[in-house]
Amino acid sequence: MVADGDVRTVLRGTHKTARGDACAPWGARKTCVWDDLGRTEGSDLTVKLHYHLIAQIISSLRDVFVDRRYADKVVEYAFKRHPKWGSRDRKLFAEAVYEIVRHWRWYWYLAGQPDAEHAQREAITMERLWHVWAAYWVMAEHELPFFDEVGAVRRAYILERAKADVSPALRASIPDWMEKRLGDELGAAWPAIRETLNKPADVYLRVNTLKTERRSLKTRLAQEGFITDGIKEIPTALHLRQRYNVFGMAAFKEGLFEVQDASSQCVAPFLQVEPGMKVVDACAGAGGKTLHLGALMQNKGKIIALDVHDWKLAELRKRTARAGVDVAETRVIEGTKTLKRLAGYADRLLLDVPCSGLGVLRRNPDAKWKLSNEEIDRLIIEQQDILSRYSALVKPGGKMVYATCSILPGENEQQVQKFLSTRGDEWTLEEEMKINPAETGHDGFYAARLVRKKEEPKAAPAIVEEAAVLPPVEPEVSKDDLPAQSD
Ligand SMILES: C[S@@+](CC[C@H](N)C(=O)[O-])C[C@H]1O[C@@H](n2cnc3c(N)ncnc32)[C@H](O)[C@@H]1O
Repeated sequence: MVADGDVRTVLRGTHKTARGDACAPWGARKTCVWDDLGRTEGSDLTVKLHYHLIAQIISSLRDVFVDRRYADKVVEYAFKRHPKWGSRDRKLFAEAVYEIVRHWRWYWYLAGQPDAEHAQREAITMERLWHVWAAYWVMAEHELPFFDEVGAVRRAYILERAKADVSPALRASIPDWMEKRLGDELGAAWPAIRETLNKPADVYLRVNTLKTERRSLKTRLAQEGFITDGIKEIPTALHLRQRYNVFGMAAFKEGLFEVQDASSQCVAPFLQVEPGMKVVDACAGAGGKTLHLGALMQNKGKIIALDVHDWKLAELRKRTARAGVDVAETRVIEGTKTLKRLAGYADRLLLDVPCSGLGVLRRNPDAKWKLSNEEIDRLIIEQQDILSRYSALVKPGGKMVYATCSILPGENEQQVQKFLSTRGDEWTLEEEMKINPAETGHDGFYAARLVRKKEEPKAAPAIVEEAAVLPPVEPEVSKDDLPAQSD
């Protein structure tokens, strides 16, 4: 008996080979036909395992591990290259690439290859990539197909290796340096977080409250066949029960929702914006949080979205147009002038700083193989620099949120404490939010809200004759430098 949803497959209508494997009955070496157990022949659940599909998986893995490309871009590229793939082929392809990237070190080991070589580009040959895929396929409880490239692979060998007693880092496919750093910084909390971060992420939608509300969107999506569930604690979030191509949905094109993890949806509300405020989103990127801020401000006030990359801000502009956010203006940061012009401008400042992304490894598993201790150290210096320099944008009495999608205390609370150790006379920590993926099932996030002290009321100057002849004090920022919207 096989439970519904069981991923095991058996071959049907095929020739058996001497190994007990099977190939296509028509003798074509390149295609094997598989059917889920318990499904009737010819049902729409039949999966065709085409040679070219697996060859594309191998080639895409090469792109990720040898050419160092991002896994999501590689998957996107393959989909564009094969427009005729049906949804089943796309699913099989994407699942294989992401699962192998996620568990790379483990499958590499199961394939009988030296652990020490898993991260060495020159050691990652096409032959070895086929064997890694074979290990993944066997562990997913599939029979190996009769392709020459995996002809030498023995199922029993892989299953036997899977029983070996290996280090937790190898078993969980975490690089040793990362295991040590996270273990040292998170202590007893790390093993549970490690386990959670190795699972595929669910898809969450953020309801665009400028255009609809949660109940209406849920009903609309259900009518179109997409079932969602509300998240009690997060009023804007809908959890998608199954993976769909959400970007193709009419409701998405109408700007009724954005795709945004439940944790990420907690950041903009944490900034406590109100309609009419002047807000700066200083590391706005493609604007996930800018859009949310615009909705919370009910499209009243002003948001200045900054980033060092104009191409990201171009994407933000497209998204604001779709979402109907009218209050956001983009500015690319070029030198120190952009910031100086905004000194003391903001009621609220969001610093969603560049970070290691260790809280979102479920979404970007390739970060495990691209990050390094040195890169994290460099990011920590950059984050402190942003926190210290950009805080000048907040007006006295205003607030800023420092946020990361990292779980490392060194990028989070320690950064805030370091900032306060030199700026504590001017800033106070109002609240911290730490989202632990193991406790919530959502991405790991950190946010701290700090308040800039109000200016002390100046003592009335003693009226003396000379005061009338003192020259006027030059303002640090001239009126021309002030942003247009401050008028
Ligand atoms: C975590 S991402 C922001 C994600 C974005 N807020 C969102 O919700 O979609 C960090 C962003 O900071 C930008 N960045 C990097 N260095 C920066 C700097 N010195 N000043 C401002 N932005 C910077 C990066 O280009 C990137 O888009």
